[in-house]
Amino acid sequence: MTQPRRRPARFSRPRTPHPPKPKGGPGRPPVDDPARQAALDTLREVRARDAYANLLLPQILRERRITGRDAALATELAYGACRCIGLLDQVLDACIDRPLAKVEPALLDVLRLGCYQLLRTRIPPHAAVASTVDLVRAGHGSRSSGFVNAVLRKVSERSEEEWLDSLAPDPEKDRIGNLAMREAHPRWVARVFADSLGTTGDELETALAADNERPAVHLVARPGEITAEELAAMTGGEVAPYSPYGVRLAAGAGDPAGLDPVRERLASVQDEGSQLCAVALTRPKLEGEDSRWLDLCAGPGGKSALLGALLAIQGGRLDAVEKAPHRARLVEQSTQGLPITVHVGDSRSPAALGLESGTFDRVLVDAPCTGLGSLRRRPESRWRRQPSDVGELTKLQRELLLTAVDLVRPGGVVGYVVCSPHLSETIGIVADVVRRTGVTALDTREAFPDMPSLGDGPYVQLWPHRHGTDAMFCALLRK
Ligand SMILES: C[S@@+](CC[C@H](N)C(=O)[O-])C[C@H]1O[C@@H](n2cnc3c(N)ncnc32)[C@H](O)[C@@H]1O
Repeated sequence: MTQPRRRPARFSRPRTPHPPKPKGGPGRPPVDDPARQAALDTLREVRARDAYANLLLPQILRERRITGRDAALATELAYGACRCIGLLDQVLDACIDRPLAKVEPALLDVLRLGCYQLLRTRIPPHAAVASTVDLVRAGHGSRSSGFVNAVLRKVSERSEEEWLDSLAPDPEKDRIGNLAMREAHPRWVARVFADSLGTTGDELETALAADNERPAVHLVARPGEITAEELAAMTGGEVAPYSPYGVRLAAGAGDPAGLDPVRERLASVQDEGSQLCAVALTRPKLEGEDSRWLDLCAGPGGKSALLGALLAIQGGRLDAVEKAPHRARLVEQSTQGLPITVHVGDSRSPAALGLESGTFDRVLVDAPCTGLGSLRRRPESRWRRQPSDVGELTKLQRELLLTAVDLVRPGGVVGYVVCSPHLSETIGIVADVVRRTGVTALDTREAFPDMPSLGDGPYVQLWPHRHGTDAMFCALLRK
């Protein structure tokens, strides 16, 4: 069977602000298939209300008391389908004789869920189709269930590989487009990865594939309270390979918020890459004073807490600035008992916050960014971000870094961090600020001792497929 190639379908936006809810409502899922219903409700909220799947699904599972195999299935289906939305839509587009934008959004959610089961799980095709059709019949009636049945049967006529062979761009002509579709990424994101890695070869494929793996949860042991070894013993995790304070839990190890050391504030959840970037700021040697540190983008407080704990040991104080009041409150909560002053306001107007030029020994700018470095943790985010987001973010990033250079004292150190490999957000910003201000770019690799595969420097780009961390970028500059 040959299918005509169709224009790629986009991540569909809601046509109606309040799509019909399945019968039973979110609090009362059908008793016979709680896992698929939970996955479907997650897909609907992600589409219709811009919900974050990784926050919503655990809440649904808790509220409905879904545990064990059902919880595992719901997680696999919800996160898996969210990661692949663009790929699923291209396959569905080839199976439906009207544009996807004309399909009722609630039915499109069901089709995505069914299509995902057919293409990317070991669920037998007849079970995948029948269980999905049952969900529609319960919520939408028999006409809709007939439509879903017909479309999914068409999907089931080919394997994922066969669909990809038919729909993905020719790899000889467009290798990036081909890999992007095979690894379920928008093409522009695959291009960003290729530009940063400097290759469209095998490593690009590995990097994209790593975003589809379920990541391990990383904990940070609070310095001065508990060691990484003690934390690993208490949690059953493993001491992290690179961060002196890190512990890695197995992927899917359950909710870390319930662990005793986390509840007792001896540890918190923090990607090992984030830990390393915060610690990197503290590594270059300074002449003279080293007691006034500043975090210009503090919310929700992960790096402030680590820096504050280190200052509590060596003596000193951290000023932490956060623009969003609710995130500033999170900083206060996560840094209780540490020598930290939290300021609510815009870091680009430091005088209004009482922060004086040239007075800080070390300044961190952990800037807002596209987050393309943590796609593995946020299943749907790769389809939500747009290339047009980058321009506004880079303007803000440049302004924040220029402010940091102004606030640090001569001889002091600035750390610029983003969770992204996008060259415009990383070396593009740093090169521009170095040129404008005359600060010195330090060999940032020296602040990441014993880490392999850090490239030619001077800056550091971490990668999930190389280091098991988020794709954090870090540049250290001396004034
Ligand atoms: C990447 S997050 C920082 C993460 C944080 N450092 C941590 O480790 O938990 C960026 C933060 O900067 C804040 N932000 C954005 N623009 C800002 C500005 N002009 N001034 C201060 N904070 C800002 C955002 O609200 C967001 O909380």
